[in-house]
Amino acid sequence: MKQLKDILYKVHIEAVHGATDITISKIEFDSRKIELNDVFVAIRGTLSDGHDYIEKALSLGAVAVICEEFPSVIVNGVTYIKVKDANEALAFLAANYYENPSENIRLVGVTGTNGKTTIASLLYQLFKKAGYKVGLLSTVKIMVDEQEFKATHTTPDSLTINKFLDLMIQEGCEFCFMEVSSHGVHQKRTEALRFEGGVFTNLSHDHLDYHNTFAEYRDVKKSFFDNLPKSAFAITNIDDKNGLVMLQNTKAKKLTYALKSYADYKAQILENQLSGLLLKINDNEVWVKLIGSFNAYNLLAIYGVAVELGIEKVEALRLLSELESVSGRFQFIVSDSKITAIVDYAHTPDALENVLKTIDDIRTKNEQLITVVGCGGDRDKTKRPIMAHIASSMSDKAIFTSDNPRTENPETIIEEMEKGVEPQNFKKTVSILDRKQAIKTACQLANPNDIILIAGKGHETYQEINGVRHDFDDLQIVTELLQQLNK
Ligand SMILES: CC(=O)N[C@H]1[C@@H](OP(=O)(O)OP(=O)(O)OC[C@H]2O[C@@H](n3ccc(=O)[nH]c3=O)[C@H](O)[C@@H]2O)O[C@H](CO)[C@@H](O)[C@@H]1O[C@H](C)C(=O)N[C@@H](C)C(=O)N[C@H](CCC(=O)O)C(=O)O
Ligand SMILES: Nc1ncnc2c1ncn2[C@@H]1O[C@H](COP(=O)(O)OP(=O)(O)OP(=O)(O)O)[C@@H](O)[C@H]1O
Ligand SMILES: N[C@H](CCC[C@H](N)C(=O)O)C(=O)O
Ligand SMILES: [Mg+2]
Repeated sequence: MKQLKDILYKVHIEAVHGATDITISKIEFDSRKIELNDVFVAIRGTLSDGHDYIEKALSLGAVAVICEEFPSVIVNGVTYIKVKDANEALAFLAANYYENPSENIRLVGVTGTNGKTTIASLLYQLFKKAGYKVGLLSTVKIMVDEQEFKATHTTPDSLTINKFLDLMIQEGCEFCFMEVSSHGVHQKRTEALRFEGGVFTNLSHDHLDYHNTFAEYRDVKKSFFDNLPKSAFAITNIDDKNGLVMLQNTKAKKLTYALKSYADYKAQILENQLSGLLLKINDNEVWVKLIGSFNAYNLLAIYGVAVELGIEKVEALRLLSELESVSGRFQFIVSDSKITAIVDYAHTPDALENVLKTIDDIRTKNEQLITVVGCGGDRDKTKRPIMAHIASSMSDKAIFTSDNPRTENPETIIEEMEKGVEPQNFKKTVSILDRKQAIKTACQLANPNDIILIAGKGHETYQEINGVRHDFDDLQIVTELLQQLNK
């Protein structure tokens, strides 16, 4: 049994009311989960304020409250601790509670707008193939070596992170690869973790609904590198214009990777086909099964991390050539009549442009390229017209449809997308609200050898409408439809 004082190490305490040598059971930041003898951390959120739930937490048995402001009614026998930043406090409380698991596992964080899931998941795959027990915290799933858990976030809350790191250590994992989202950094979810390495992929337009400006979004990402210790390594993509900015103030060992500039880890694309990429990495040629120049960046980052973590260079290249693509990232099927349907998680302008460019590079141009795309509700609205512009200008036909409308009216989202279409592209576009109908239309329009891109949802197996997640799987649906239509 732990005492409250045991988990306060490094918590920036401003004032204490009550005893700290009390026995506690567990930590919760959601009053609804409080049980007898728990510690309740009151967090000011984006929708509500945890301070409003202190009474509720006490009624359910909380014995201690961590808060940014003492409540007006102080209950006898309860310990109140005032902190400056409750999110930060939660991160330290969680790490202390699980006895700082990040110090006992070799933890690498991947941040940037696109490529986090790809890099983290492929690092997991690579180190598994190298014979290690490995952990993974990603958008798609959480892995504790072979055990799979459902992921709800790209970067989970600090309690969940530390709980899984602890489990990974119990299961003998030596490495853990995790995605570090800008929300995660901003909400201090990764604050109390000790990273051995950090990777920066790229920075482009996303989440400008949450972060007020692009500069704020960039600086949040940068703060992840600012906080790395001297013993860590930080590897950055210097072909991205913010690549070097990320490392400006880090104490970690600075490393670079690039396709276009001089760098510690440098690659050249020798061939780019639907069957894979032929890369020259630091003077060695290697065939990989992944497609598209953006994946050359991802693979180079993976190679750099593998080498920095001690995998011999030749072995790292051999393992690189064995990696299989990540679910929902450029996954494709070829139908009986040779129609290629590609499902990709591209949900930002930059990712969509990259995927379309990749398809354009590998196609012969005799086929039509039909793109089905939507934009998520309750997310950055400014990306909607831009994505529609990209889809309509880079495809032969573009079908706009719904992608997780959440609490928004899907028709309005599509109308906002349509505003980005230039007049000369009007005739190439059509809007079909129902995603299944949109995919069906794409299949009907497709002739043998044509390419259908279904963008935005990748691995997701649901369509979220008004808080309810309905079963929906792009890859399964397009496969079935092409079969039904005898295509
Ligand atoms: C906008 C956002 O990031 N919200 C996250 C945030 O919630 P919040 O602060 O807004 O919570 P809130 O609802 O305002 O409540 C405030 C506090 O009151 C508490 N509360 C609330 C009600 C109650 O009855 N009792 C109670 O105690 C809540 O538990 C919370 O502690 O903190 C919660 C706990 O960590 C997260 O689950 C939640 O993620 C929401 C669900 C979410 O959708 N987040 C997305 C945007 C996100 O984080 N995405 C990134 C990836 C983005 C990307 O790069 O693509 C991610 O890392 O997943
Ligand atoms: N290095 C890259 N540069 C640009 N685009 C990329 C890169 N890697 C992947 N993409 C594109 O972005 C999409 C999302 O990739 P991935 O899931 O790896 O990114 P992510 O950073 O994890 O995204 P999220 O923030 O949603 O978790 C892919 O489906 C692909 O289209
Ligand atoms: N991590 C991203 C995923 C977006 C995926 C897209 N399908 C959507 O729902 O907008 C987000 O939550 O913004
Ligand atoms: Mg991800």
